[in-house]
Amino acid sequence: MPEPKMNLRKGSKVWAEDKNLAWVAAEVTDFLAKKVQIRTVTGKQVLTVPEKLCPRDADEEEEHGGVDDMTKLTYLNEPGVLYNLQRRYALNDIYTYTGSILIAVNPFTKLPHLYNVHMMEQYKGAPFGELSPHVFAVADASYRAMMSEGRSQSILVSGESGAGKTETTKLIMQYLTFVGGRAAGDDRTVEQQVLESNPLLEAFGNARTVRNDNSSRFGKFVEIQFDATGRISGAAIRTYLLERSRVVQITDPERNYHCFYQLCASERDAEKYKLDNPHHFHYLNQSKTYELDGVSNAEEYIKTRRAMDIVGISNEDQEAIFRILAAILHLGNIEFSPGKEHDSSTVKDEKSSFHMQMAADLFMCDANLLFATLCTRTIQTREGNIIKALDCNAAVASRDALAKTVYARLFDWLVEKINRSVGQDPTSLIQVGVLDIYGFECFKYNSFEQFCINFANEKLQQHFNEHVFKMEQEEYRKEEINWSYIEFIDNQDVLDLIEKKPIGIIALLDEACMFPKSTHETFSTKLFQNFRAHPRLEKAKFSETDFTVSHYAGKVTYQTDTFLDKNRDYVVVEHCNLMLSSKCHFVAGLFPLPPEESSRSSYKFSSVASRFKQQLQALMETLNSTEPHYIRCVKPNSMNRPQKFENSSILHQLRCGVSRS
Ligand SMILES: Nc1ncnc2c1ncn2[C@@H]1O[C@H](COP(=O)(O)OP(=O)(O)OP(=O)(O)O)[C@@H](O)[C@H]1O
Repeated sequence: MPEPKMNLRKGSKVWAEDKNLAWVAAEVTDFLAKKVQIRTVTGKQVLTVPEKLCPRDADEEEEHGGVDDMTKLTYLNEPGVLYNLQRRYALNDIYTYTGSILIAVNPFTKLPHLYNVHMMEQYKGAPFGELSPHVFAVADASYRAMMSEGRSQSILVSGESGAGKTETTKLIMQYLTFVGGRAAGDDRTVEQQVLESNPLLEAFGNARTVRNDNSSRFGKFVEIQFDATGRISGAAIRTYLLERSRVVQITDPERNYHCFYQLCASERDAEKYKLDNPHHFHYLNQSKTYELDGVSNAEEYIKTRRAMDIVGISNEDQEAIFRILAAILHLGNIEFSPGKEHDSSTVKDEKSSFHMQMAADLFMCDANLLFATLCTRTIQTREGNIIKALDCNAAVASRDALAKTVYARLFDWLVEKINRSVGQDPTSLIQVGVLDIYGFECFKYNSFEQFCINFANEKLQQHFNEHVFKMEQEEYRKEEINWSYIEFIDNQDVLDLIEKKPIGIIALLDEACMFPKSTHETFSTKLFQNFRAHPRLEKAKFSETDFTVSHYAGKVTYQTDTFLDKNRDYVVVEHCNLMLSSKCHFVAGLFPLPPEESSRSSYKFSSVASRFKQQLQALMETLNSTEPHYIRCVKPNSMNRPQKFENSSILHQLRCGVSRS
């Protein structure tokens, strides 16, 4: 952002706005009327206005390799920050401070010398800022502050998809287990279990996306607890909003969750469960991508199994988990054709019958009951129960809903198991929490998932505003540093718009979900009626039902067509009963209580958005009771290549961590 007052003279060093590079270094050569003549480093003579220029640190003052803390720049403005990062990145100095915030630019290449034990030794106890900027320095500062102040800490890792949040989180965990670990040789120490929870959760919660080969499809908050002597005594993992739709629907070149490919490559299990080839399974072959560069599915399978051992999952449970995954794949291959009666359906052919039998056998339930579950629905009326046949589309939807529910419950079981195994220390008063949560998203098409993700980011932004801006601005004001490259934007009004009761987007959505006759059209109409003049909400230009929210990071238009469906986290009673009938304790145990049949339909509504809102509220309360530290990860280019620094996209991310496509 150009600065309002600037004394320009001939020879002044400036940054000039540039279409391609965002900003380019230049020097003032002349003045013509109210305009300024400049010469850019690329040799161009440009006539411009002073408002489009920013002051630049004089070349001789600039350190060739950049400065390790942005506050050392004479002019702390957007281009100064950008070029400082660029200069450092060229030398593989991927970390830079802005005061106490760490900026980490993804190197997209292994830098093992940065993360070895020797490095951890170096950072242990070193005063913050004394050594080169590093993720270990932030982790160490948190640990020291926790020990000296007796106060819990949190490290918030943010950034767009592929920026390096998960890798950064793992490095923090590695460091904390290093300083707080016991020097025991046992494989199953708390810290070992904490570390091994990563590959396990990645196998079941990560997938290849267009942006990242190993993209986390859930948010994660890991709390590592310590005893009074600073040793790790327990841990707890909370996860947020796993992307369920991926289990049944993927587009090329994305993949389903890693665990499915690992299982198919596992020779013995694959053979046992008749998973000869991933190409044969609908839930996998909607995309032509089965392999990942430099990754062996078979080896990853062994690693996942090992992680399960360390986390304390019994062989019997492991067998059940992979059997369930196999059942889901077979389930996805059941196709339907119209049945004899009107609007009914039946299993399409022998192949589908085979897969249905396989799925039933693997779930350890009755194949006829599975068929009835997929192709009919019981409706309760005052006069008694009516069995309604489902047409082919509805049967497919029922099949997919079952697959998604089972998978989501399996994921939740894993998280719970990890928590139980690692154990929480009820006497621990101090902990370091690490938050790795999806960054702001703005795509061509944005749906319910983006809405929830962006809501979470608004919450975190508010937290960031309250803690960092106020604190840092104070500090910079004292030192008379001009903090102009990030603006303070109060976003309480957006948060009210989204979450306020009784009238807010979530409340209106829940209301719509509870009335069977509501559609996304009636929901949108109600939304626009209630917020006709709201400065943060508008009706999208070419649609009657899409709405646009002016988020802190920019405008995002949401398509509402699937909002109601995605917000309804109903468990179909028939699905529940089927799973409860399983002879496998593990399968039945995933569905602990038969849902109360309080409603007249066989669906029981619970709101995904409201539950997410409550989870976020609890997270905010935890974060507010801790001292926060921030790491902002930056993705330097969209090709995931080392040494490529794309100015415009990086600027977007520095402004607000936005992910665009
Ligand atoms: N410090 C690092 N050193 C080397 N490579 C890294 C580092 N950080 C990230 N990477 C590379 O970038 C890839 C993407 O990083 P990561 O999965 O951590 O991104 P993310 O921000 O968690 O993305 P998502 O939101 O999609 O989960 C990694 O798989 C790894 O190849």
